[in-house]
Amino acid sequence: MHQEREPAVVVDGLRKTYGEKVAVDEISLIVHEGEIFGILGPNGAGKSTTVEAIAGLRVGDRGRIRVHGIDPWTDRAALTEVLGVQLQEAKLQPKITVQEALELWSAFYPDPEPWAPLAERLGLGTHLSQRFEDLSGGQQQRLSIALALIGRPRVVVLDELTTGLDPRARREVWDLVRDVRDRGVTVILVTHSMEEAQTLCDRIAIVDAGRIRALDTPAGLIDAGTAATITTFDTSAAIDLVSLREMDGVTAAYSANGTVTVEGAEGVALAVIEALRMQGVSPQRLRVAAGSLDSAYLDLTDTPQEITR
Ligand SMILES: Nc1ncnc2c1ncn2[C@@H]1O[C@H](COP(=O)(O)OP(=O)(O)OP(=O)(O)O)[C@@H](O)[C@H]1O
Repeated sequence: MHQEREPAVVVDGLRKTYGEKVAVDEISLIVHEGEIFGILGPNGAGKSTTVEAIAGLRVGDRGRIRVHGIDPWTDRAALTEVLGVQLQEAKLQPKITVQEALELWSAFYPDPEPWAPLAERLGLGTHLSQRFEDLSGGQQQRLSIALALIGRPRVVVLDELTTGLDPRARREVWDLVRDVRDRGVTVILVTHSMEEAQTLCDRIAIVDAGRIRALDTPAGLIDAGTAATITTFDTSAAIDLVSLREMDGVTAAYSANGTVTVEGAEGVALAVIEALRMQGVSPQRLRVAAGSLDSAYLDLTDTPQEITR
């Protein structure tokens, strides 16, 4: 459905080096209007450099970017009218109050969103006179989202917005991101968290060492991974794991504390059940589940994991 809409963001052949270091190496992607587009990858993959180039904060060595037709490297003034940005660890002055920050940001835009209802909607209405340094992590993130939205952007960039939040605050922020999208704003979300990407994003680019390793819907990435289906069962019988591992489509079979797990392609579960029958084993507590992004991610990125689940 997204394909029919105007692209919100086009990145074509972006390359960015810092001295000898190639941070981004020929990244191309299209973000469709109205989607939540995730950029997922390990530390140092080039995620922030990519979104900072989209936000006009860095200029690529090569390539071309357009945000609703605007070149962010040459037309920052026009860009600020369509793009809002909440960047990683964006820290405000510790003593500034919520209201002061909202008023200050409003002054940057010709037609800002009225800040009071925005603050209310983001759960900041009762914290207006609180200083930034006295807000909880979740409240600070809400404020940074409010500041990114105040100029009525068509596209918003959110970089690691739930890092360090407790599970409840994380889920609240996820709901906010969905609300933002439901209001018609295109969201580009940078994250380390596979759970976050899987839960929120319509499509995800998995980036590693400056390149896109895969770009698809969460379901598409999972199906392409080595563990699209995970079959588990309990048994006290001896299981021939080697013959399970040799079956077509099976990528892993292992056993721990009486529970056997078989990972593999879509459709492998039925063949596993049949193989068990041939072995004379009747599985107890048989469960068949769709895989998660984990295996797709691990298949596609070489970098040691520094990800959160
Ligand atoms: N200003 C800079 N000067 C030199 N090297 C830089 C600079 N900014 C980033 N890099 C390097 O470029 C690479 C990509 O960095 P970037 O911040 O884009 O990665 P990232 O995927 O956002 O990582 P993280 O998840 O850790 O934020 C890293 O190796 C980083 O060390």
